[in-house]
Amino acid sequence: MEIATLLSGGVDSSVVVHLLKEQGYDPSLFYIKIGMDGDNDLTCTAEEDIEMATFVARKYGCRFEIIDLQKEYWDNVVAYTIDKVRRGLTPNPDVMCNKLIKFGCFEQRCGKDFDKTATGHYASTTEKDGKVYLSTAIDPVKDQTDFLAQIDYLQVSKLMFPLGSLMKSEVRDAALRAALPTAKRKDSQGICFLGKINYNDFIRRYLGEKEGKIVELETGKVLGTHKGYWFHTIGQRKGLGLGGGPWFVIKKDLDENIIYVSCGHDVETQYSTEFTMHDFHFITDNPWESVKDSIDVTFKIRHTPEFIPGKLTLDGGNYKIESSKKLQGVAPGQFGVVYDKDAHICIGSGEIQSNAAGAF
Ligand SMILES: Nc1ncnc2c1ncn2[C@@H]1O[C@H](COP(=O)(O)OP(=O)(O)OP(=O)(O)O)[C@@H](O)[C@H]1O
Repeated sequence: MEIATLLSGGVDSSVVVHLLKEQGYDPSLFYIKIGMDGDNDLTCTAEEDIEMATFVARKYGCRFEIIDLQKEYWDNVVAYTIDKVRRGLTPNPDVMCNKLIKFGCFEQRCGKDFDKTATGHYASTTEKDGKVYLSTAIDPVKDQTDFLAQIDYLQVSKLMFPLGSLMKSEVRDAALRAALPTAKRKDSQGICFLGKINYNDFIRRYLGEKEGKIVELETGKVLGTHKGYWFHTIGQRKGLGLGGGPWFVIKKDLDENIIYVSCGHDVETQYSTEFTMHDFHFITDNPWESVKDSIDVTFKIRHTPEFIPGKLTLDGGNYKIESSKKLQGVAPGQFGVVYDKDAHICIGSGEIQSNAAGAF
């Protein structure tokens, strides 16, 4: 079997190469360049990443190639990100990077020549009735299925996730035992490079600044100013520059460029118990087709280790989730990622609508 392996220069994908070699495969390794040429902060990390990846390729005697997908990344992921932010929504570039770049453009350029593509994502696949399903990793803290929840059936059926059955500590131990120089490298924060640069600087470059008011939701009192609603996200606590908090962003008025905030840790306005998702994307198939009532599921609205139990219903053509617990900061634009009730199979995801309680 011919395997392409996505190698980032981090510990996880290096261990993937080690495991595949141990199993007798001879993977071809690919580093994807998605950073911005000429940006020092980025090129530094990229250089070190490429150095590490080159070392791993030499150590295991694998074919290694650097694939430049910078333009594709900017045309797809950056364009999507700016568009969402401009519309007052909270984008998820990591989700789009997986769907469109790592498993989209890469597949068209190189992956197509291989039987499988292996990555160091913490996820797994399950075969049931002849079909392949995306499923969760055994390490709940590291599970990355939420970042993969927009991939399609062709993608999931071609992917291999050799780390899905390992805890992160076991992966690090394996790297140490194999004397990989990547063993002690820090985990990356996000999958794609937007996580590595100052996000506000990036947004400012495209959308500029426009001063607006910060208003206390309950009293209507003007508490201060901000530099544009696009720098703020529902549920956000840090970076408001107000004293006497904690203050949380509760809603935004895009037309008037006003940010509404509430004070205190447990204020009712910070919470919702339900939300709807539009354009729900099923990874493998729709298991709810014949179900008329509500369905027990688990879900995530951001990248946290917890799978929250809830009930899913069809609401005017869109799926609605009623959560078993109060949800803080339900941010429109983010993906609601839905799993079966055992948090094993990742069924798919939909963008959280802006009419969720308290959203706009
Ligand atoms: N620039 C890149 N080029 C090729 N593959 C990449 C790149 N960035 C990430 N990947 C692939 O996607 C997987 C998940 O990426 P993520 O950024 O979450 O890294 P991670 O969990 O810290 O893994 P690693 O330790 O391998 O960097 C990686 O393990 C790797 O297979």
